[in-house]
Amino acid sequence: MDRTQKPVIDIQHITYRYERSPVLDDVSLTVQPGTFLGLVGPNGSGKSTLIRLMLGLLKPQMGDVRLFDTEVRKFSNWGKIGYVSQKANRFNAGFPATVFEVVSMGLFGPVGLCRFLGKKERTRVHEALDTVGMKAYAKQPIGRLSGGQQQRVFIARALVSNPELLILDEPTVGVDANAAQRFYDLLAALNQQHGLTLILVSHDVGTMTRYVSDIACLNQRLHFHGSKSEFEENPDFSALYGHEVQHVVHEHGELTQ
Ligand SMILES: Nc1ncnc2c1ncn2[C@@H]1O[C@H](COP(=O)(O)OP(=O)(O)OP(=O)(O)O)[C@@H](O)[C@H]1O
Repeated sequence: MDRTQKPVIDIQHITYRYERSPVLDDVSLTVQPGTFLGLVGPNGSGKSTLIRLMLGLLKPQMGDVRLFDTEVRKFSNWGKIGYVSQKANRFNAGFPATVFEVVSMGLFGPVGLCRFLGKKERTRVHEALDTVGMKAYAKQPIGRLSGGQQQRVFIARALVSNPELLILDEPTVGVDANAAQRFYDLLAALNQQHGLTLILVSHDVGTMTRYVSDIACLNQRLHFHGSKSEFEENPDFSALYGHEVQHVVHEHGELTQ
């Protein structure tokens, strides 16, 4: 990791409240290029809120967010950032789109019908599917795929614009343990072979710590941020965030996108 480069994300002293009490209190976090950051914390600790602030979807009451050295409200180069939300792994069986069409939406948004794609764009969609090992499924209806396969397609959709940063919010919810492990292998390869900066929100701390380079522990405040080895050497944080958190069960609803 080149620490002399500008951070991909630079968050300084953020406070955010939806209602009266702050959900995030004086949180600062910088993410350097090439990092694979695991963001952990118990239910309701503010992880998704922090991600929404990073993406400019929420505006902090206090503090600053910079993306690629630009203030988030002035940032426009969204193709540099891929985002897979926690509810992105549920298309029902009748959803009327093929895998190819879903991935092509990553180039042009939901109106990007494939008949408008040029040869170059079509090649990019196939390359993105190839990267996640789903090229053979291009013509399949998305709703017929398993949760783990759908999750790979969402990664392909996020990768098709060639992002430099990929943010994943609980990507393995509803995916079985084997598929989750293959999924983490894929993320590690994207990080190591393609130099992609990754931020992964997960409750599965035990599995996640095998793959990430850095860990951030959030619970309204940022209680820890450092390398994986620093985390593991710190009995307080690894006990608190490494064990109690990983068994929390989620009850997220069906995808409505
Ligand atoms: N739109 C909203 N309006 C009001 N309160 C909200 C809203 N979204 C989240 N909250 C509250 O903010 C707190 C943090 O929520 P957030 O979703 O950021 O936590 P999280 O760490 O991602 O949780 P989980 O692990 O359960 O997904 C929670 O107490 C939640 O109830």
